[in-house]
Amino acid sequence: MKAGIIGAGMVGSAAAYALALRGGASEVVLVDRNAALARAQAEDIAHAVPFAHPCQIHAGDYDALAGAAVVILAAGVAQKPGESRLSLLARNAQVFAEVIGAVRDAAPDALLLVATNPVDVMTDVARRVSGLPAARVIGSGTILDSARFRALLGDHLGIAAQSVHAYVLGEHGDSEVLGWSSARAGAVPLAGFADQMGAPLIADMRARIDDAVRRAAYRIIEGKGATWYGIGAGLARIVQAIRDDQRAVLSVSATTPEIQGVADVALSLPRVIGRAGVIATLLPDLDADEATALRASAELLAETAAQLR
Ligand SMILES: NC(=O)C1=CN([C@@H]2O[C@H](COP(=O)(O)OP(=O)(O)OC[C@H]3O[C@@H](n4cnc5c(N)ncnc54)[C@H](O)[C@@H]3O)[C@@H](O)[C@H]2O)C=CC1
Ligand SMILES: CC(=O)C(=O)O
Repeated sequence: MKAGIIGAGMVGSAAAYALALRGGASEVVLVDRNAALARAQAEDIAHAVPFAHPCQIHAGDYDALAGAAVVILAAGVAQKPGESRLSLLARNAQVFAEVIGAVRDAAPDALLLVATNPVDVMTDVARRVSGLPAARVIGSGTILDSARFRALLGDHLGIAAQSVHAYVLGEHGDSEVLGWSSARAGAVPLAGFADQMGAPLIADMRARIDDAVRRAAYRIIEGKGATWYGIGAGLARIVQAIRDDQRAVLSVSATTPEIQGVADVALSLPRVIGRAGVIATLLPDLDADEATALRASAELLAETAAQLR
C-alpha cells in the first residue's frame, strides 16, 4: 500500500521511519514545500530499509501521491515552549487551505490522516475543505495520549502497557479526559487490578498520572523542542489498521454527529478503524465527572471550530 506524507519535518519523518520499521506500507512519498528537506529525509530513512521491511521511500511533488491509499497531513507550525496547541489554529488552517486541494487532485481515493495541531479542529477543517465524508478523515487525536496513559499505568502496575486497555477522550490537548472508569488491565477493571497487584491507584497517584499525560507535550517540548517518536509510531499504527482492514479499536479523532449534547464536533473516542476509515464509534462507560469533562472538552472544540467557519 502506498502512503503519502505532507510535511517532512519531525512528525512526518518520524511517521515515515515508523512505517519503514513496522512494514506499514510498501511505498512512502514525502512531500514538503521545502523539497530539499523532503529529499534528505527520504534518503536517510531509505537507508534504514535494509534493516527492516521492503519499502520504497522517496520524496516528490503532489503528483507523486497518485494511487496513495492514505495521506498523512503533518505540515504546518508546531508549538513553541509554553504555547498551547489551540494557538496554532489560524496558521495551520491556512496551510491546509493550501495543501488539501492538491492532495485531493493527486490522490482522490486516499483517506486523510491528520496529525497537524490542533489536531481535532484541523480534522474538521480537513473534512470541510476536502468535502470527504467524516469517516474518511481521521485525526490522530488521542492515540498518543492513550499510549502515554497506558505506558504510565503499565509502569505503575508492573505489567506490559500492551495489557492495559485505557483511552483518553475528547481533545488532544489541555481539556482531554482520562477514562479511568472504563480502563481495564487484562479483563479486570483497573482499580481492582491495581489492588490485586498491591499497587492501589490512590487519588495522589491518579493526579500524578493525569498530569504526566496531560502535560507530556509541554515537558518534552521544553526539553527538546518538539515531540515526534510517539506520534510517529501512532500514525504508523493507524495506517496499518487501514491497510489491513484490521478493525482495530483506537482512540482517534473524527467529526462526530453528537456527543454529550454537542453537535458536529471532531474529537477522540474509541473507534473501529479499517480500510473504509472509521467503521464505528464507541462511547465507553463514563462516571459523572468524566461525562461533565467530556462535555466541556466537546464544547471547547466546537466553539474553537466555529471561530473559523
Ligand atoms: N497530533 C499529535 O499528536 C502531534 C502533532 N504535532 C503537530 O504536527 C505538526 C508538525 O510538527 P513538526 O513535524 O514537529 O513540525 P516541523 O516544523 O518539524 O515540520 C513541519 C513541516 O511542514 C512543512 N510545511 C509547512 N507548510 C507547508 C505547506 N504549505 N506545504 C507543504 N509543507 C509545509 C514545513 O516545511 C516543515 O518541514 C505541528 O502542527 C505539531 O504541533 C506534533 C506532535 C504530536
Ligand atoms: C505536540 C503534541 O501534540 C504532543 O506531543 O502531544
